[in-house]
Amino acid sequence: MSLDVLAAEHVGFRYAGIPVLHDVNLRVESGSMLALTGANGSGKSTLLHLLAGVEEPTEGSVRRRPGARLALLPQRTSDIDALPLTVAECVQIGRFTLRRRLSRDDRASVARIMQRLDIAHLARRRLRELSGGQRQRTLVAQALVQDADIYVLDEPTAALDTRNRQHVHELLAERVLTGAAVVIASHDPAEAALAERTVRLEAATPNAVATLSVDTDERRAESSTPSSAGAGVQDLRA
Ligand SMILES: Nc1ncnc2c1ncn2[C@@H]1O[C@H](COP(=O)(O)OP(=O)(O)OP(=O)(O)O)[C@@H](O)[C@H]1O
Repeated sequence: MSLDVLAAEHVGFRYAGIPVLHDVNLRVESGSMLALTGANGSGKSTLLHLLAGVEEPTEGSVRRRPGARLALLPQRTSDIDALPLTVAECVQIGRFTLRRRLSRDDRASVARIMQRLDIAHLARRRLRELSGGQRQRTLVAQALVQDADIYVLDEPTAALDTRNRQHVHELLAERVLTGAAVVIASHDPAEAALAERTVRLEAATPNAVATLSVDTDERRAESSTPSSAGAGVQDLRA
C-alpha cells in the first residue's frame, strides 16, 4: 500500500499567463522529508503554495491524502505584522479550531514549542517589535505546533543563527519520526541534506520555465543531469 500523503502530477503553473513551473512530478511519503532547492525565482514558493492548496495548478494536479491535515509556513508573512498580536497569541493560532476553545493539551503544546524555540520570554511582545530571527521562530512555532500530517515550510530557518537553526532541525526530525511528512524550501545545502529526498528546480536556459531534476533516496545528486525545460522530467516513482 502506498504511503504517499502528497503528490504533484504533471503540475504546471502560470502567473497571468507567464509560465513558472512545467510538468513537475513528485511525491511525499508519511514519515519523510523532502527538500526543494533552486535559485531565486526558480519557483520553490510557487510549488509549495500549490502543494498546500493556496493556489491551483494551471496544468496537472496535486493530490493530498483525504483527511490529511496540512500546516503551512509561507515565505511572505509581512501582513501578519499589521495585526496587534503577541508572540503567544500568534503561536496559539496554530492550535485554534472553530469548534472548541484551547484545551489544556493545546496550551501545554504551545508552551513547549515556545520553550524549544526560545521565544517563551517574548510571550507578551508584539510581533512588530521582534527581530527578524525572533519573528521567524514565532511563525515556525505557529506552524509546528499544529497537529498536522504534512508540514510545508518555506525557508523556515533563513533568518536564524546556528543554534536556533539546530532547534528547528531537531523539531523537524521529531515530526518525521512521529510519521508526519515535511516539505521545506531551502537555499542551505546542509539543511537540504537532512531530507531523504531533494528536488532541485531549475530552468535549463535563462528564458525557460522551471523544471525538475531529482535526487532520490540514494542521493544521486551529483550524478544527475538537470532536465531541460519542457523535456522529460524524472519522476520519483521511476
Ligand atoms: N504573485 C506573483 N505574480 C507574478 N509572478 C510571480 C508572483 N509570485 C512569484 N512570481 C514569479 O514566479 C517566479 C517564481 O517565484 P517563486 O517565489 O516561486 O520563486 P522561489 O524559487 O521561491 O524564489 P526565492 O528563492 O527567491 O524565494 C519568479 O519569476 C517570480 O517573479
